[in-house]
Amino acid sequence: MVIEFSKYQGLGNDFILIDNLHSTDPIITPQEASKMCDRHFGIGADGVIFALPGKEDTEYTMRIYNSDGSEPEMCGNGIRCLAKFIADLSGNTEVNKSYRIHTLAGVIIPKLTEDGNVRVDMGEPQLSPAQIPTTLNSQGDKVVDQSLEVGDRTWSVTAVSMGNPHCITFVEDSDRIDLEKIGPLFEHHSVFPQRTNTEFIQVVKSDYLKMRVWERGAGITLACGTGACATVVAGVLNNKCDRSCTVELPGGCLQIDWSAMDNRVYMTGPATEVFKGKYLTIAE
Ligand SMILES: N[C@@H](CCC[C@H](N)C(=O)O)C(=O)O
Repeated sequence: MVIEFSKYQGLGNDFILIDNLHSTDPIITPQEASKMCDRHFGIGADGVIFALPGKEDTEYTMRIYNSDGSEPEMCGNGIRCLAKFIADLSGNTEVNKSYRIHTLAGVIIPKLTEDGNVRVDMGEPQLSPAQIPTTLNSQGDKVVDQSLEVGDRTWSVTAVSMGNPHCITFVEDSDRIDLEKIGPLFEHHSVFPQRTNTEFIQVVKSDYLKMRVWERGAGITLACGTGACATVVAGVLNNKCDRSCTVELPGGCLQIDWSAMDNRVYMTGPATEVFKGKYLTIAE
């Protein structure tokens, strides 16, 4: 089978985008997606994103597989890439055009802005342990500044869901964290029954944070949009940052605003097409 795809990236978090508008199910399996993501034997990407027909009152549905084949509920950088992809597919690149997109995390609304970026209404953060999900502080209403033993030390963590789970730790110097070693231990910790994404944050100023991420199902990536949103929520809950922050990631910066008016998180950043291609799947 030959699969036509487009490769996009948002701050170096890269995705294979597939036009799946003729079918309500992804045209490839999680195992095939994982092979396509392989950086040596495949196209190379952090995930595969499918543009499917809309459901209920939405125009499109987004499904995504991580590079390990698991299916997350949402992807912030990915939905900006999807917005550019569907604008290109439909030939409608009108500025201020927004799309209602059905995801496993609810309806998400990206909008193309005048400067070529995409601003996304990411919805409301979920804070209860059951929603994240985590067994940390399972009797309480939030998981803020909780002790968690990982590896050979105790960390102070805050857990936030942006549809997908995030475990955030504020540190003095984010560059000194051995992500390769500690990331998988957080991801697979028994207190996170659905695994977790893990962010290490250095507060540079109250409106400027530096972040490094270990993603569930993808490992170290250059950026994570839902992670940046969860980080600003965690920063506000810990009195460490303002509601509007620039979050610097290894791949570049995102602007995140957690609105006090409607409790929704807004993320603004770039998304760019890299190349198009045809991928040949070989039956085994
Ligand atoms: N890179 C993404 C998040 C992708 C999903 C994540 N790996 C998970 O399993 O939750 C983003 O930009 O949000």
